Amino acid sequence: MTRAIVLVLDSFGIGGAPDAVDFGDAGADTLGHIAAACARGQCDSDMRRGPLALPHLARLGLFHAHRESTGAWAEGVEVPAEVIGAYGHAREISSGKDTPSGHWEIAGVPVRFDWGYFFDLEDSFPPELLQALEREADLPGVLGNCHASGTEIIARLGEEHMASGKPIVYTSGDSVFQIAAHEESFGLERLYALCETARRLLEPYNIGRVIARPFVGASAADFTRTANRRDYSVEPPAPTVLQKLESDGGEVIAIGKIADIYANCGVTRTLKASGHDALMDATLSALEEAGERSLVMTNFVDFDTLYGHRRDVAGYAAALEAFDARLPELLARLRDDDLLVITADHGCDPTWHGSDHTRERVPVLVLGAGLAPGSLGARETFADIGQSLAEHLGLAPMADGTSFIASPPQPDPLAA
Ligand SMILES: O=P(O)(O)O[C@H]1O[C@H](CO)[C@@H](O)[C@H]1O
Ligand SMILES: [Mn+2]
Ligand SMILES: [Mn+2]
Repeated sequence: MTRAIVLVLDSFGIGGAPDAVDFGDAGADTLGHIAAACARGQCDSDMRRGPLALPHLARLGLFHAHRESTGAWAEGVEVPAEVIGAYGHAREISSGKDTPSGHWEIAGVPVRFDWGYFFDLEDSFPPELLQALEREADLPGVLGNCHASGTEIIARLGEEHMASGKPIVYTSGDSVFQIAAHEESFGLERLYALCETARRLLEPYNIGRVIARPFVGASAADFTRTANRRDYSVEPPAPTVLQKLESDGGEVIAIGKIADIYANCGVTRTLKASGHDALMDATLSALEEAGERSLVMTNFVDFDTLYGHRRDVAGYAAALEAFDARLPELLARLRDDDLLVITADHGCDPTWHGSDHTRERVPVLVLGAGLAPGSLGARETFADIGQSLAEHLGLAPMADGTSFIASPPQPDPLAA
């Protein structure tokens, strides 16, 4: 009986989703396209140079998993002589390619219903919804009311927001209602209260998340979003492995955005941290303290928020390399009976059009629990992770997913 550590690299897809075409994402490949851009010298800067270098993830089988997912090695990468982990690639069966769907499926609960979406690119929200929000929150009106990238819209409308007191409301290809407001001129607590009002008013619309997007700065040239973002998610549709562990007396340590994503369901302790280094530090210190039958789960959000949605390929590459460089610290702290899973919740290919997520397979890199190195093959749902966690943590089986602990790794099917 022991511990599990799950690191979710937010948006780190590895291509190859069989249903990508249904999402307009056929050919999207977050890892593959970042590697290709690096190999061609397009990501050279003061931050980094040359081909994508992820030696520690590679030893866990990342590039092998990507090759099994797409049929080709990522361009320019160094394939390790030896793989020490069990690796696979998983497709998503949830209807959406958003963060809560991906995460809940990882935790054993796919989202089979359709979320509500605001499809219209302009005048996106129903007038009666906005009128109710303005009335209940005593607002002079709202700005935005469209699909947008969050950084672009505060640059465009932030000054008008400060002058008028009207918050900026916007959405995306995800099931979200986002509210951007200045931390000082509008007020952070007031923004949170507004989001709670919106959460209540959105009940009939089946929207996954309301997101508070506070920012600071004096003018369009220097508006910056802060770490005080807060997500108001609905609850998972069935008990996830986090909740099963909590009910069974185990410990669930949620780091970064995890508690928000799971609407606090099943979380016994929350560690907030901002930035990947701080998230890794928090993960390492959680490992020092985590007792028997505990799950430590961390979401590395900057891959998605700072680089994927911003279509910043070089930034994504540098962030991957920085993450990789810290992995040995984590590996050194693992006990023999710990189970480590490194995965992702969806793709967000920084070379893709628009600014939305991309439907992709995700890597499933596993170390521990007596698993021999080798391929775990094509996993038919992210829920295989939740099922494996349940088995490892001594819980009753989940309704979905096949444990990879029960089916040991196979030789790489693509090996010569
Ligand atoms: O462009 P920003 O505000 O970062 O928003 C992105 O973040 C949201 C939640 O992950 C997504 O729906 C996408 O719209
Ligand atoms: Mn995500
Ligand atoms: Mn996102």
